[in-house]
Amino acid sequence: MVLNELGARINGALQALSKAPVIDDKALDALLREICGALLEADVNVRLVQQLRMNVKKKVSMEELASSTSKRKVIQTAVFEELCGLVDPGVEPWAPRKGKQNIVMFVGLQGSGKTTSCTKLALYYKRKGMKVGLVCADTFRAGAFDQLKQNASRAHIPYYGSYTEADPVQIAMEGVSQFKKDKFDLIIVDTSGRHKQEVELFAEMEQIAAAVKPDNTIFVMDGTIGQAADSQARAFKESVDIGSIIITKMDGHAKGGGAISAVAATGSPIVFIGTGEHMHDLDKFSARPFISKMLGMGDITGLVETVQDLQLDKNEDMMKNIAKGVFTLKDMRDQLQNIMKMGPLSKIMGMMPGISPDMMKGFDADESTKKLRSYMCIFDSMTEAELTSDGKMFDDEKRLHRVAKGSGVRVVEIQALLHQHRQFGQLVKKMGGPNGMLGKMNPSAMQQMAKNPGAMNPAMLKQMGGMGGMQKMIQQMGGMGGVQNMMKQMMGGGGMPNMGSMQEMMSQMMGGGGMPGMGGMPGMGGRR
Ligand SMILES: Nc1nc2c(ncn2[C@@H]2O[C@H](COP(=O)(O)OP(=O)(O)OP(=O)(O)O)[C@@H](O)[C@H]2O)c(=O)[nH]1
Repeated sequence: MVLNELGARINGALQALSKAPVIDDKALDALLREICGALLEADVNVRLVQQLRMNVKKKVSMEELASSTSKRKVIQTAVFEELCGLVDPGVEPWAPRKGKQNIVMFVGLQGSGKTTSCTKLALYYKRKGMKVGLVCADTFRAGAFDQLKQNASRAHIPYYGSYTEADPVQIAMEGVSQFKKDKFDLIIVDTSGRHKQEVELFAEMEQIAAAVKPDNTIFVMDGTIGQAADSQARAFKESVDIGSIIITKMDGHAKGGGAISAVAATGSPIVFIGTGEHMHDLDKFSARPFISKMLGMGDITGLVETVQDLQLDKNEDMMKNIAKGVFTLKDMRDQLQNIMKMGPLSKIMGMMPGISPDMMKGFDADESTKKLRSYMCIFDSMTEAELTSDGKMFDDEKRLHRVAKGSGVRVVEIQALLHQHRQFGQLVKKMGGPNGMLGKMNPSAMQQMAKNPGAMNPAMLKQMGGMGGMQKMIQQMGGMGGVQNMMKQMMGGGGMPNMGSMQEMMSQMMGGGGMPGMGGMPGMGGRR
């Protein structure tokens, strides 16, 4: 069973419990039977599943629960905690530190996705402002250097490798010392793989590790290998000092349960999961958000981090404009650019509470991304005066035709953009200005929120009110007519008639405080 289905099944079992007329041992057993069956079908290790069943039963004693206590809530919380325990070895994962030269070495079997993950990780930290270099010490597989070179060039990441040197240890040493000399913050060393766990592979790994002295060794494991993951992870762990794990190929159809639970049993934390072949398909892994997302409850931590990465505090002009109730075409462009920087739309939607992967079916993220790109071409063909205007200038058809020619799109598409801008603008006018919701907010408080969205986290989480709050939110989302509809409203194709519900949802998420950092997104701002 793939993870999306696993989440839906566990969620279904928990929902069924909420509707059960009596909560007794029989109801608890039925719930556990359903959950454990689903976990086993997803390849989670049998031993761990048994442990989970025992732990929940230990935590939930019907006799001890006072009749006034919400038994449902206790059971749901116990299940949630145990699911988190399955994927959390309780070890703080290593992360590169700025101001220090960090060396990371990748190890794993051939084809596990090592080389691809090296570039993904490099890009991840490059986006965080680090100077990152890649070293290809894989001399075993012909074409490995070309692959890394191609990936790195596409991501504009400096790389080091050799077509002539056959000794991987020599290449690793040279590459690392070159990047060290050039003051790189993070140096990632890719090593060779083999088809199976072989003595030569482990010997080579040890030699490279001894030569470059990595601060962290990342073990890359294919998420589709099922129950075999347990022994593979243990074998690597015994040979090299595995600091962290990346599980790849956790795209929609991977079972993944085997890899995820097995590595947790070895005691090293999973730090990222690969969710596709593209460079951005790398998700930071944390136990609680992962389980929460799997159960269709969103990933608030991930969303907040993604928003933080946008450094919205550098967008002061737009925030000031919005507070005044002004919304120029340039503001719209900056806003859409922010959305694009957050990564694929499907990923962002997946982080939102209440949007389960199931609900994403049918939503064409590629189509929406294409539309955003064509919008960017249109903006690029506008003059500064046009960009900083409210769009009325385009009543002049000559301008419309000029921009259409320059951007290579049809006039109707520009008209659609302008229509959407007008609708955004009306919303901003309503929300901003001295009497609007945002106008009443202290501008410095707004800036503060944008600078430090994470600061809202505890209050926000408290406001979510645990599972009950989550469920309410999910119901609210359900009333929005599905993701497809919502995205249509957000990205055009009918304007944004229903942003009220989106606002309401955000408001509920943030406890009436709005989504920090999203304050710039018309219709997403909070109420005060
Ligand atoms: N769907 C999917 N494919 C992935 C993911 N990560 C890697 N791949 C694909 O898996 C295949 C193997 O990936 P590589 O990065 O070449 O594997 P490797 O471990 O470096 O292989 P060696 O260099 O031979 O040791 C490639 O086709 C990748 O595109 C992922 O997260 N999802």
